[in-house]
Amino acid sequence: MGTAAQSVPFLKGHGTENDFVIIPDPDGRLALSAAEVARLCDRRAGVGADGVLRVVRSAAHPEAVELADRAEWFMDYRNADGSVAEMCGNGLRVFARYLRHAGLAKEPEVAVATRAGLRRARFDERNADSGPITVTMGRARLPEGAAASATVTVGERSWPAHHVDMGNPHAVAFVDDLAHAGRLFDAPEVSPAAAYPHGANVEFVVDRGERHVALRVHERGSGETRSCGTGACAVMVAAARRDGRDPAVDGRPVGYTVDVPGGRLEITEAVDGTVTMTGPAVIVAEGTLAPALFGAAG
Ligand SMILES: N[C@@H](CCC[C@H](N)C(=O)O)C(=O)O
Repeated sequence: MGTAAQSVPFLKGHGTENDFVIIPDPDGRLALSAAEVARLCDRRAGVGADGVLRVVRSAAHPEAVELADRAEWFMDYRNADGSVAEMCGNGLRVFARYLRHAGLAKEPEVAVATRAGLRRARFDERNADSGPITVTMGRARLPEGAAASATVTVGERSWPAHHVDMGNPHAVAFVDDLAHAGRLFDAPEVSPAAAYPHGANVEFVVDRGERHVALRVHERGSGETRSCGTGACAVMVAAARRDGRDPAVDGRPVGYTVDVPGGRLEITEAVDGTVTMTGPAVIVAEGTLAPALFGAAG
C-alpha cells in the first residue's frame, strides 16, 4: 500500500479460534501487498493472525463488482503468507460479525460477496450481536476420475484422501488417531500433486460418534490452525458419503457435528446440496495499525 501509509484502523476477531485481522476499507484504497499481509499476520512482529479480512464495498472491487447489486460488501480474504484464497468459512462468520458490530448489517441476514460467489450470513434470532452465526457455504464439489482421491503423507504414515472442493481445495483423510498427523510444522505431502494444481488444505479426521467427527487441519498459506470452516464442511460431506448419506439421493438433509481444536461447528447439507455451517464469531480488539507495518520491510 506504499511507504507513505497513514495509520490504518483494524479489528481482531476469531471463529472457533481461527483468527483474523479485519481491515475496514470501504472504498478499496488499501492494496495490501503479500509482504504487508504476512507482516500483519506475524505473531511476533505484527498483530498475529491466520489471515486478513479486508472489508471492501463490492462496487469498489473488480473481483466483486458483478455481485454489487446483491451484496454490498466483499470479503477480500488473504492467508497468513499473503496468498489469496477463494473462500474462508470461519472468516465469513467473523466478517458478518464485524458488519453487525459496525452497524453495517441491521437485518437478520446479510449477503456477502466472496471469490467463490455469493454467500449469506444469518444472525441468531435471540442474540444477533453475540450469538452463533449461520453461513451458507455453497455446494461441495467432489471431483471425479483421477482428481477424486489422493494420498496424504506425513513422515512415515500415509492415508488415502478424498478431494472435496468448497470453493477452495481440500484433501480429507480419515485417520485412527489425530496425533498420527504429528506436529504439522510442515505441509503434509499430497500426491499426485496434479490433483491439486493450486495446493491443498489438508484435514485429518477421526470419528467421535454418530454423525460426530473431529479434525485437525493444515491450511494452505497459513499452516496448522485451530479451525477451518471450509475444511469442516469438506469433512462433513466426505464423512456423510463415507457413511452412505447423500441428501440428493435420500431426499432429506443431513447434519454432522464437527469438533475442531478451537471449538465446535454444526454443519448441514440440504437436499439441493447447499451446505450451511453454524458457529461462533467474536471481535476481541480494535485499534490502529502503525504505519511501520506497511511499505518496504523494515
Ligand atoms: N480458515 C479458512 C480457510 C482459509 C483459506 C485456506 N487457507 C485456503 O488457502 O484455501 C476457513 O475457515 O475456511
